[in-house]
Amino acid sequence: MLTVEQLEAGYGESVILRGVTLKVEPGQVVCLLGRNGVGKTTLMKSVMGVLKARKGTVRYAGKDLTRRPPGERARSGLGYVPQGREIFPQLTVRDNIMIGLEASRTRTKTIPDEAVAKFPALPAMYGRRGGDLSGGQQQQLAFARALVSRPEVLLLDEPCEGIQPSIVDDIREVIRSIKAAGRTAILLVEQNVEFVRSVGDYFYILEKGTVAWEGTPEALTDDIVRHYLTV
Ligand SMILES: Nc1ncnc2c1ncn2[C@@H]1O[C@H](COP(=O)(O)OP(=O)(O)OP(=O)(O)O)[C@@H](O)[C@H]1O
Repeated sequence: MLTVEQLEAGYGESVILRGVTLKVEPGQVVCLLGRNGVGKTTLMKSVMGVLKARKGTVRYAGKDLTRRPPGERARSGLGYVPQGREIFPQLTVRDNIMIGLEASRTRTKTIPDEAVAKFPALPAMYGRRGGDLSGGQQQQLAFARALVSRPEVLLLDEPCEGIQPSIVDDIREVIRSIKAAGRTAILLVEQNVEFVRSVGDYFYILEKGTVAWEGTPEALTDDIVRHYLTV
């Protein structure tokens, strides 16, 4: 289980997270919602260790990761698809995926078929530069790069942002198939409420640097959405 307790984080003088507590149980899809700029990406970065926590803890499988570097968190079982995908544009698709493999616990030097099985179009593009792919193809690549390490918790930061509707449906199916396989939990940041309702098991809403609401899909009513998420 991934647990975040009383997490505080920010940039320079500005404090963004002021004591966030949440958890992700094995196999669950947990969604993190909130208006623009509340700190959802900041939370993902702090969980992954890209941004240092100022206070509080990040624990996974009984291990305190709060002061551990991102590579160690990846080897402990956390995978990350960052906002904007962060594909290396000059590297080939194959080399982008290899970066995920090198950061992982696995020792193999070849891309396992199962990691790209969900993205059958990718292997034909292995020789192309990451920067030449479309947004949707880059998102598939970012998923594959995270999945090669066989993560137990996958952090997905706005995977549908800037993606055309037909590809959004593909991403939904990928999330559902990861969930159905039962081996990987997901912490999902996404603005699209309809999308998160269709995949989520549990929801947290951030406001003013803290968790303002949490609950099940049934409890996430239209009134709650209006109250916390409508701009
Ligand atoms: N590198 C940075 N340096 C300084 N301030 C930052 C930095 N990154 C983000 N911020 C600020 O921190 C706040 C939280 O940003 P964050 O990206 O975590 O929000 P978010 O909830 O993910 O928003 P969005 O939905 O727009 O992606 C914002 O006010 C943002 O301007």
